Amino acid sequence: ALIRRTVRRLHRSRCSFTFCCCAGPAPPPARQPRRQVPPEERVCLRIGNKVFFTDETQVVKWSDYCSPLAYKPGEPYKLIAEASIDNFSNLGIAFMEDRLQMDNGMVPHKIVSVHLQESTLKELGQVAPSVKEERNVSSTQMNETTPAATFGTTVKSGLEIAASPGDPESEEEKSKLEKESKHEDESSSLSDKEIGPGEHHHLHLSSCRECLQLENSTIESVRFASAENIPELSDDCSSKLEEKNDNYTAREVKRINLAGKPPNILIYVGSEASKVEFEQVKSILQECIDRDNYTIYQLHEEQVLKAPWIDNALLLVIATEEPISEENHQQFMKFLSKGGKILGFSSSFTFDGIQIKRKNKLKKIVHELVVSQLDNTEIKLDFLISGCIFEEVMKENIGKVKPLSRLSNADRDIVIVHLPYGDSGGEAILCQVHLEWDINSMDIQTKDDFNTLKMSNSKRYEVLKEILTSLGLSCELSEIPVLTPLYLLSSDEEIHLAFLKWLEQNVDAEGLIESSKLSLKFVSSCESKMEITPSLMSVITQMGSFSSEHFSLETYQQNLQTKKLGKILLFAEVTTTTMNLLDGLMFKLPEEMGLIAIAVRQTQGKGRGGNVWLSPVGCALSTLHITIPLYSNLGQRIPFVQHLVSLAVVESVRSIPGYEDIELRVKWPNDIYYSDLMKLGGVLVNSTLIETTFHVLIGFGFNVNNSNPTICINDLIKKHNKKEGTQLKALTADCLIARTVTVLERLIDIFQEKGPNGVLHCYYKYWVHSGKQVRLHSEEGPIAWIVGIDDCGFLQVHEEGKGIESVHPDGNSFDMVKNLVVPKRS
Ligand SMILES: O=C(O)CCCC[C@@H]1SC[C@@H]2NC(=O)N[C@@H]21
Repeated sequence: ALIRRTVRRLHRSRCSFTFCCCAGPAPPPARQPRRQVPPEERVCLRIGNKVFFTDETQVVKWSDYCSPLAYKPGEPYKLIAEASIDNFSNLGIAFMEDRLQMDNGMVPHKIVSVHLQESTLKELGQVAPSVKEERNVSSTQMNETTPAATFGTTVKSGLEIAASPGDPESEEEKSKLEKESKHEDESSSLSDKEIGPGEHHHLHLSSCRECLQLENSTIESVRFASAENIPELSDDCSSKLEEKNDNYTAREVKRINLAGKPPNILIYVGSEASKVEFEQVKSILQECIDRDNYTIYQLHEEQVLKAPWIDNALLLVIATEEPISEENHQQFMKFLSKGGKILGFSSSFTFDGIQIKRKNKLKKIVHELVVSQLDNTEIKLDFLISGCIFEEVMKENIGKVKPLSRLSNADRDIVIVHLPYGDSGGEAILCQVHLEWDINSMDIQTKDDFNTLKMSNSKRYEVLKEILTSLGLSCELSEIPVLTPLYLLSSDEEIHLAFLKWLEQNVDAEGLIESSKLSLKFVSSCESKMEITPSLMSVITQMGSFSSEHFSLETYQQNLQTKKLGKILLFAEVTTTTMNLLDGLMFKLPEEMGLIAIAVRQTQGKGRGGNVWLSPVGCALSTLHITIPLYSNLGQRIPFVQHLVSLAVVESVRSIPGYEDIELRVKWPNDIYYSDLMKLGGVLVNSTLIETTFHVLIGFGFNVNNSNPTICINDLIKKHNKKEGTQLKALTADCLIARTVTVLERLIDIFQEKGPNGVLHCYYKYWVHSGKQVRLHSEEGPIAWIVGIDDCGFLQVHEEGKGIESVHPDGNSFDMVKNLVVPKRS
């Protein structure tokens, strides 16, 4: 696991390395490793003749490298500290390698660089006198353990200025720092400029806007500080660094990425632009790029000519149909000549061998276009274009201009071009396709247009990623999120207490319930050192301490109206898969305590047939445990469970007053569809028969609030509101999971009482197959009509002259797109 993690961390360093055993480097100053690891157990990473230590036991104590200034108890525990650039890098490296610990044993999960102003520090002293004490103590410690921080490498000046007034050295530092801070303001931090003087927060912690922006750049600087210890910077980059003005601070140098520029992306949305336009373009970019690697800022009109953004940005996105002024055009060209990259969205910005031609009749119509990719393959998609196209002009430059996409019309109009510029690697990709538009906010005239655009949505992302990648940006998936502890939550206090009582009798001395897939360790509250791995997870049993941005227990409780199902809940912000969480409990827990696992994100989501189930925020992710007696209507027809669950998901929405016409449907055997067009959810059922009882784990996942890259329930609600003039509210995963479980319990009860006929009329009402034809066996096979579901839950088809037969519900044998089915072999 250590090697895998290390490889993942180094993935971007683009260098080869070997793992080896070695004696390892000397331990960090003034701290011994907690446990002396025998040399043969130490894992090292060797690149050329450099050896890097990756042993997890080399714990770095936080206070060895910085002096704490202030802290905020509670959850999350927050601490502000001061460190030199070098020590900040050391902290960063230890943090990235999971070796950093606070003195009390807590493990930090986020480091954010903050600007503290003099006034802030004063206030801090007034509101928290203890802070000063802590600072003095820690500063002493710091002096003992690390050489005095040299001035030029201080991370944040504001703290240092207030440190010891009157001290001549400090005074000198203060004036230098003031200069430095001024320079920093001018040269690097666009975010500072965006914040007006009155808007500064007292403590810039991770909840404030500035810090959120800074956070990205800090993660970035930490990443590069960490990577910097491993590969040598390429020649290209170092030569660029040398060229840089001497005034460049060490902090900026650390932020230089391998392309030689700070990882900033600027978006210019014109002079009249509103924040909304900027946010829209920013949001689509963030969904495509590796967001931990880049910081996105708005380039305001007044900054185009003044701010020194040209040296501080990797990519400029021009997303305005406004004409570009001559001065701005020159400035953009200067950026290109210095190796900058430009991405144009429906903008009049062009240069050299290309010009814009207006074709108004193309506007507001969905067009098919063909996009050439780097590997010479083509993607066809349907999208809106701006009403302009590109034309090649200067013959001598024609070789340089590369059309990347043309419309599939008679003129084969060019709508995306690639243009290189200068000798420093400058280049632009200019698009007249509205790849940056959010489908939900588009003025779409017809249902067909909505459907066509939504069906092309994932291809739009593919094309955008392709464009961004060819401009040198990383669009790889962000790092896998860290697993979080589980929370034990219940539908009410009484059942919670009953569960805790049961738990007392069923855990071992360590609070463990073991199982082959995953052992659960029950703890009453959040502890500093909780073990969370794919095979061992801590479960916090105190409901009072629970809160989540994405899940409201109250909403869940209000919408859960069941006798048994879903009463005891294991909740995780991030887990591997909810399919494993109930493993240790499901066979032991009394039946009335119905178990359910819910997650906000999964790192190893499972789909049918061994597929991966992508599990981003916004997708409802859940696994429910039910028991079914073998000798019962459903026990004798267990494949029906999946149909009942798909139906329950659809009903959970369409049974809400006002939401009856939301186009959500079931597709046999276990998919949830938008109309008969796009899948937005699925069901995965695992059953185990123990004596005469089926223990069934039902995994269901459906898109509730994740519009991209495909479609979600809230898109359908917005579309409905637009068309019908209604104001139906967006729905949430917590509400819909609880409603699904409630509906399912009712459907099971009906099925147990009346058999398939009790529920089939409802299934048929919502299914996508009414009156549909399919081909049997192969694409050339005989045509048959879908007629219904048989008594066991299999699809029934009617073939001309042959009568009715049943077909397999398993695997991918029923391909809706091709309309293929495979007859059941009995
Ligand atoms: O392939 C399918 O259509 C079934 C997908 C089922 C996904 C859900 S999400 C919650 C639960 N946890 C998983 O890992 N898979 C299921």
